[in-house]
Amino acid sequence: MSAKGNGLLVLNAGSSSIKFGVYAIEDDHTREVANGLIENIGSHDAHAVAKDADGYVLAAYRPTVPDGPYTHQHALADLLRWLGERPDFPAITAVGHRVVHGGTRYAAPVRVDAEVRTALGALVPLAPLHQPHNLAGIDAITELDAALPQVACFDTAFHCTQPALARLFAIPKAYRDEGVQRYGFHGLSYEFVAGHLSQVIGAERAGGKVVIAHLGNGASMCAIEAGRSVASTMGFTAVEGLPMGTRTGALDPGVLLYLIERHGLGPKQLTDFLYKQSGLLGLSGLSNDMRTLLASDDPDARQAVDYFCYRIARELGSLAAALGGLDALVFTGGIGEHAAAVREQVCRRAAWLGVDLDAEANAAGRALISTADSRVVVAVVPTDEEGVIAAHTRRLVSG
Ligand SMILES: Nc1ncnc2c1ncn2[C@@H]1O[C@H](COP(=O)(O)OP(=O)(O)O)[C@@H](O)[C@H]1O
Ligand SMILES: CC(=O)OP(=O)(O)O
Ligand SMILES: [Mg+2]
Repeated sequence: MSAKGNGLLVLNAGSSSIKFGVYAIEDDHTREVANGLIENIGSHDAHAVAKDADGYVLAAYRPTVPDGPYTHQHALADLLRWLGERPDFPAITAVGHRVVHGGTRYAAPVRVDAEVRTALGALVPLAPLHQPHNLAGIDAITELDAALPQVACFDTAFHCTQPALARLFAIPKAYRDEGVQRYGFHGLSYEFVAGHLSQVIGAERAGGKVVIAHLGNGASMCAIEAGRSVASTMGFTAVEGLPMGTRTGALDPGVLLYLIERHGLGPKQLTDFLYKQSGLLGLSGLSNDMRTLLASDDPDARQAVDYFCYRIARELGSLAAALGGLDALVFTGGIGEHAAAVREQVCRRAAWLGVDLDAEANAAGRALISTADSRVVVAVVPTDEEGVIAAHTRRLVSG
């Protein structure tokens, strides 16, 4: 059997996982054929699963390598081999990548060439947990087939519409001129959710003052007006703003000075402290996984969940101030889509803003979860970063 038409591969390579999607190219759109996830990369306990668009499992396995942990490089080589062996899949004619940081230069998706690759490499220090893995994906594809078109889609691009004030840090000009400013991330997710919101809450409200909370392993919130980003909780790096699975979120910079001076921490240790040892994991001493924390009756686990919700509610007030009002609050990301208890606590804390949660609709996991009388409409919209990347990639490779 020969491959079925032309298709795209989408890679969303994270710090310990790779999400992928396979899409058929059809006339003016892309159709999802399969998706999958390789988890626990970098350990001896990696596992991979691939499903078709209806959720039917096509493959599930626990890969191992004889001489060490299963790396991103191993995972991509295995994935490409597996895709090549599926006669029912379209032939991969281009690859789209999620690239977390596009710096000041890339305000839109771009075809990757040697110059672009070099420029993206220079941004690694700004997103140490993400950018190296995103670029490893690009490099692995280049090594396999240098002629295969590749497209980079940026988490930062959606936020380029923010007004100058929202992007500033109060620091000397010399540093601002070299790009030390707020960028914001999760832009592919916000682009998807903002683009689908009118189907859930109607065009008028979707075009108003909206805050979207993307609550996954990484977590941020974005204020959107008339569909465009006006402010975000994430900043220069993806460590700013909300506390996350293992990241601190907003932290008095004086804490870092204290750790340097009092404990002699160097750059590598500070990076681990900020990105890997803190957040829900650091607070609970138990786990970075919201499911585990919600199921636990340990007081530290409960406090970690409470702090997460408290900070979301505080940031909501701040973003509503940036917008000068609030018409809609939208939850997305693994926690936002599935953790009814988190949504419930956030909404309770946001009652003063005019948020009135429909507890039953929330517990049932409906798309619209505010009461009919609520001044602020509250919705849950599952995100699809891979779908956004597929659409951009098709557009760019078809000229
Ligand atoms: N049913 C659920 N209830 C509560 N939390 C959940 C549920 N499913 C997933 N999550 C949480 O979602 C988070 C992962 O979100 P996700 O968006 O998938 O992460 P990533 O940022 O890696 O893409 C984890 O904290 C996980 O515990
Ligand atoms: C930018 C970011 O935090 O991404 P993720 O949620 O994938 O960690
Ligand atoms: Mg994510």
